[in-house]
Amino acid sequence: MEGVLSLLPRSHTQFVLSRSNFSNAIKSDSLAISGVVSASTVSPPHNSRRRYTQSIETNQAPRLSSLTKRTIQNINQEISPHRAVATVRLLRIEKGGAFAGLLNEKGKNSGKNEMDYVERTLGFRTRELDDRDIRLVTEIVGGTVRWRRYLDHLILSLCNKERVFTDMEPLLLQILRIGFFEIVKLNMPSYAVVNENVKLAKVALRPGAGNLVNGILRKLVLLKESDSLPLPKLEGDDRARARALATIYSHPVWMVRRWIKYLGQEEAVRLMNWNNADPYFGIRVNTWKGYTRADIASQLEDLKVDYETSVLDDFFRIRTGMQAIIHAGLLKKGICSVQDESAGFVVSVVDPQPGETITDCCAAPGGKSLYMASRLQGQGMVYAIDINEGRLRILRDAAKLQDLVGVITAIHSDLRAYSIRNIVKSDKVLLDVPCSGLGVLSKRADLRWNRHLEDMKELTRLQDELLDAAALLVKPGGVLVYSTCSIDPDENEGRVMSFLQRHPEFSVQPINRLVPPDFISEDGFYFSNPVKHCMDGAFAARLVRSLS
Ligand SMILES: C[S@@+](CC[C@H](N)C(=O)[O-])C[C@H]1O[C@@H](n2cnc3c(N)ncnc32)[C@H](O)[C@@H]1O
Repeated sequence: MEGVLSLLPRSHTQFVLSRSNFSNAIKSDSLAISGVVSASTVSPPHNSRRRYTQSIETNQAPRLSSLTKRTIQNINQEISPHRAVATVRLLRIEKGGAFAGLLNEKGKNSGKNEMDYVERTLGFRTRELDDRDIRLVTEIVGGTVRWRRYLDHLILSLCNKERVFTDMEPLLLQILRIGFFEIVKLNMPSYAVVNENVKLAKVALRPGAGNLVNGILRKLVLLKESDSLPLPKLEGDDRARARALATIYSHPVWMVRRWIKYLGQEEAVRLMNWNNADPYFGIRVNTWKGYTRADIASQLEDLKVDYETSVLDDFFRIRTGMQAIIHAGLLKKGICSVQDESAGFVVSVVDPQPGETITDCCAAPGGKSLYMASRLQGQGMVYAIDINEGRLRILRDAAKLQDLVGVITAIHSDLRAYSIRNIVKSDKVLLDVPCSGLGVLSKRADLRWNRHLEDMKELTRLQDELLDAAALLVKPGGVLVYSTCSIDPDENEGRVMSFLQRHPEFSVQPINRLVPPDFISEDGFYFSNPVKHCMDGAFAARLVRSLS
């Protein structure tokens, strides 16, 4: 609760009535509160500013608890729920308290908790979200997070003084970002966007905030209509050009510089466009439960899902319609799992065979462990190790759902300690390391802002340590697969080359018969390129241990 209140601007806590500030506020003779106050307590809203604020005359402390209850139960009908939820979710994401999840299952993770959070933050309750609202929240939050640098550049350019932007209350900034995103990137009718965002700023903050939103959004509309948005020019030295590209395509400057260095400017721009576009989702059919891809294809057609079959057996690529899949219960019943094809290919590089013992060293939440276990056909074992107990719980639950309990053993441990203690060696070992995630930025909208150049050093150090630990678990003649969901050569080829220097007992094994040629790099590694293959970026190297 404290965390929530600390996000609120002082003016907001003075203005809005909520559970925590009610008792202090009620002591004053007259107080202004948002239009959520019970209709039985105050007269019905009128059309003027009074629609959003009501004045109560009271000194009567004994009425406090019943009024508080009614206040909390009442619902603000003026504000569109998706807008209120999107604003608060954006605040939480920026403060590190939430993910910009692109797959929102109604009632899952957020549900009631999120609506309570919205109420505590904004000071009023909205009606529950319906399916359309959920789609809108996902679209607005994902897009606003992705385009943050670009949107902030425009907002700053349109403020009279820099200080108006730098001192802006966090809530007001989120409302403006949403408005800018809707106008510039979603091309929504500007009158509706201005109207709705002004209303939200007035109710959630104060009338003056609404006026500011009104002024800035109207300026934006004029500039957009005259095709003269103030965007930076691509000029100057390398650094200046990278900064301009970082703003235009809304990525951190260090990423842009790194990609220009490794890929060239044209390819870097293509990659940023991919990261900013709506992602495809992959789903895998759980054939071990007896379903075939043909069964699921006919269900997808009934659900009017826009899908393609993947080059990988058991997988589909979903363009639109994930919500329909979720609502049809295909995931909850364990019939399908959300898994990107790029992760499926990593399992192909491991090539699990019935009867084998496989150790998955960084296994949770379990996507690859479960797929490997299903390919064992009930014979063999996957030892799924992870340091994170919470994430391992997800793996255990999914194993039950997918009827794989007999072929997966979850082990909660730090791999570095486990590999020294454990003397049993496996036929195959998968090490899917913690990495920058630079290959999955289209699906993880907020990740680009949470990663920093300094992280790369820390991550590559950890990757080396985990590789050394994983090597101890491979039996002579056995296979070690090192994988990432990164497109960064330092985390990929760089780690493998360094490992091979430290461990001459390992050598690279060809993967020609395991994945299509299009996915094999010159060095003989698996690599999916988001732009070229239209899936997440991923890397895997198959290394074999000598017999002696
Ligand atoms: C990229 S994720 C693995 C994703 C997983 N392979 C899948 O397909 O669902 C990396 C995992 O490494 C785990 N991890 C990080 N450090 C570890 C360590 N020292 N020992 C074991 N697991 C670790 C993290 O908890 C995280 O779950």
